[in-house]
Amino acid sequence: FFVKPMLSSPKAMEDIPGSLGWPVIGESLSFLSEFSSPPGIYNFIKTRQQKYGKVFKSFVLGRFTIFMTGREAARTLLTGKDVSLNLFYTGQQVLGPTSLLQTNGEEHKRLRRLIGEPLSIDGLRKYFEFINMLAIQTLDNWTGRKVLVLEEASTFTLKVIGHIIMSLEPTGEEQEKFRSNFKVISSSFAALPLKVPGTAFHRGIQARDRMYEMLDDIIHRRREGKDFHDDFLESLIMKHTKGADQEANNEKLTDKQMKDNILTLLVAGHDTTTAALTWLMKFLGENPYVLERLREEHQQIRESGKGGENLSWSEINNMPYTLKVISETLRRATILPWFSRKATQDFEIDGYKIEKGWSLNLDVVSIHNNPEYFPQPELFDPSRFDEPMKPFSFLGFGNGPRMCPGINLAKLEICVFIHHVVGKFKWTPLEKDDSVQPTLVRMPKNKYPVLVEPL
Ligand code: HEM
Repeated sequence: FFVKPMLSSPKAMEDIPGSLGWPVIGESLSFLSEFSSPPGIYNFIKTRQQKYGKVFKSFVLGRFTIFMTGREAARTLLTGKDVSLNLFYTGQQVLGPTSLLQTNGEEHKRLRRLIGEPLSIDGLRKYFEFINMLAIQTLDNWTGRKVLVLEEASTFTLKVIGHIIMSLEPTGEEQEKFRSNFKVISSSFAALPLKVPGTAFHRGIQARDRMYEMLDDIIHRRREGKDFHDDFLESLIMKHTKGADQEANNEKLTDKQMKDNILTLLVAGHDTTTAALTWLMKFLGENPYVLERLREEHQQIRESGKGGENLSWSEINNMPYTLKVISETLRRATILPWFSRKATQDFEIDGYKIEKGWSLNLDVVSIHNNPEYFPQPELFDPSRFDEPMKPFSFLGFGNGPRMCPGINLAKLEICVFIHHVVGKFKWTPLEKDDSVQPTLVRMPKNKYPVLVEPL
């Protein structure tokens, strides 16, 4: 992990400013310690940007990496043809070679088309009632309790995605199996990549295999006609079960491809939405004026008779201020602090020559905190989204061909959940701690504990 990349010479990077740090570990230690500080890797990056400029090199987490920032770099890295996604080693191993995150070009487009329809606004409509009912049920037992918002958000978002993908019941043995395997898989991403029994990474691979067995079983039952549900998995099975036509069969996904991509959706969609919901509640708790405005929007929906328990699908498209609160949350929290790419061709950026094969990190935190794009960036101010943003300045859901395909689902889950939270409760944080978890997706380390009271 650390030694292999050190064997390749960084000589070609000589013209790029920056330091590669200590032998073998490079700058990994200061990167990791900043990673879990409240501003995240922002401090690591800011001190180096002040010293070296917008483009600098480093050696972190086993890779020679070029860090870059700014709207132009974002445009080049997110929409250019000269890069591919650079998934870290543990992610590659757990998600499998046919995951959307490991494919490029035409194959990537094909997989995107496949998930595009079920995750579109129209495709999600049939899940609305379930999501609304689940949000109401989840919040029902919040009254008067001490709640870890992150835990509650995690349970909610996992049940939603389990239902959309394979109609999992929100309670019961199968849900429990699904949840416990998923938790182990999820924590293996940030583990050391040692595939030795007893390590978190090894446990993650085993949990992945158990999850695939569970999927195999469901797929088998569906193909036998023993079970039918109108969900994401069913649409895949219908389109991709092989028949007599050999040519058509070549176009179809194998079961392995289906499973790799179902797991990809689970992994990409769960922690991100959980983190977004948690940060959103934290920022609302710290900004009473914003919370009041948000309440007014949801109160109006309630007064129209189409809110509360009767929340209707049409009202989801009638929450303009809520959408701005979501965007501002994603800007302030920058849940995915950098986007990793690999150069597939030689090209130039900000006057520096980038060579094929180099790892490139787009630093999104600096873009989201640039006062040129976001005046007084430290303020939580959803009204800054009243005006259209400059292209490539807001990257909460990314941009270009790899822009988040789960954007509609994430917004739907958050809008529904927040509608019920702000209409029913007030909450008080039980401790003041701004540390973040040292995981790829930024989340409050203390899980945001609050005392919930009825309004
Ligand atoms: C608030 C919640 C979410 C946030 C903030 C978020 C953010 C992002 C961002 C920034 C990217 C682009 C990363 C890059 O360019 O390197 C991305 C990609 C992706 N997201 Fe999301 N996401 C969220 C929810 C979801 C959900 C609910 C799903 C699926 C159910 C999902 C599935 C994916 C997938 C599969 C990709 C990879 C796309 C590709 O490589 O073509 N995300 N997400």
